[in-house]
Amino acid sequence: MSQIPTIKQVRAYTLKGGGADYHDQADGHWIDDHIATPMSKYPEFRQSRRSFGINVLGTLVVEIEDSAGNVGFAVTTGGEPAAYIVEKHLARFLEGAKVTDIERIWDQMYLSTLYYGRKGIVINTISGVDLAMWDLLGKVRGEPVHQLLGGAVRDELQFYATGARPDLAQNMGFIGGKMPLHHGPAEGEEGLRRNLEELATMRERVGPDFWLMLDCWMSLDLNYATRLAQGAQAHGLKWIEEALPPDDYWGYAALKKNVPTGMLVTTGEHEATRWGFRQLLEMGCCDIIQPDVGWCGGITELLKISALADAHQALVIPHGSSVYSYHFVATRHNSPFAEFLMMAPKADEVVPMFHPQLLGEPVPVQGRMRLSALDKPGFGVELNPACELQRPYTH
Ligand SMILES: C[C@H](O)[C@H](O)CC(=O)C(=O)O
Ligand SMILES: [Mg+2]
Repeated sequence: MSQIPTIKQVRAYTLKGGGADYHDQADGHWIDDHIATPMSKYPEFRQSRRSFGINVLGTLVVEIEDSAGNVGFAVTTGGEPAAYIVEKHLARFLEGAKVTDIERIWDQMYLSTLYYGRKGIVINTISGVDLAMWDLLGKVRGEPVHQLLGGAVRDELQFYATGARPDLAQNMGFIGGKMPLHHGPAEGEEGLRRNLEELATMRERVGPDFWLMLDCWMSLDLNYATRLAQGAQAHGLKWIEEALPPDDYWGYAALKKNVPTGMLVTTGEHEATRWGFRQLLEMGCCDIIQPDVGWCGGITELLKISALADAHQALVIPHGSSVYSYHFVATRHNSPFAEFLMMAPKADEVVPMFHPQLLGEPVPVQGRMRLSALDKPGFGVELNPACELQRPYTH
């Protein structure tokens, strides 16, 4: 057997302007147009999520170089604080280890950060390192990550689209459209009426069979979410997403009982690790969990989360996360479709989800992606040299 390379150096960089921090968009983008959030109760932060700092972090780029000169990399949300954690804390667990030591390195990163980590930016950072490890291993072996995960269970991925224009997404061949909710509880009965009107208008445009979903981005309370779900039944809402703050497991368990029969409750994009998802699953909080591969602990942790979900008869439809999600979804029976976030400012065309940071990032065509689009070593993408990397810390 040929010798397994060891890890020579870990480097962390930052980048601004869209990409893995996909909320960091210019004025006029649908993703920052009066979307309901937990901050909407403060009128001064209602119109724009950037006004309360949704884009302060930027992108973290992790690069891992091995003794044979192979370089694996990954991007996630995290920016400078995450770069600090990689360089000053996590790099020690990688350098000198074998490129195959993924499970042990994950465990050491998680256990050594428990006293300040567990969720949020620390787990985003661990996810970024983990994804870069999988990318490196794929490049060392000359195999796509989906093959390293045990192989694909389907030849083609199917996508729903998230954006302001499900009607356009329907014409582009997607299987459904998820719209942002625009008005939160602080906008009262008038806001609720408008939310339902927007849904009704979209239902009229797309006809009776196209999936329509609402993304509430943690903005509601149980009473409002229940009334929204009940009102939305007349308009064939398929699921109500992330209605409540992620820590309110009890609220989700109650909401799942309150929604009309057949309507699904989904959540989890801001949840992390097998422990967080165990709580959601055991408490019967939702029908579909939506871990973000770049935020939940990376591929290594998502494999565990997915097995747990399967045993609870819950589907795993990862949130966003571009190629990191595509390679994973291809390999799981309980991930029958995937999300595509429409990053065009008017949601009127398909652009790569992490544009402009990656080169070779595949996109759905007619709402579908052939497995052959993923048949390149690692995650099959490269960093776009036109994006200027900063390395704020070294070790
Ligand atoms: C549209 C949502 O508010 C958010 O920006 C994206 C998201 O939650 C999702 O894609 O799901
Ligand atoms: Mg969402």
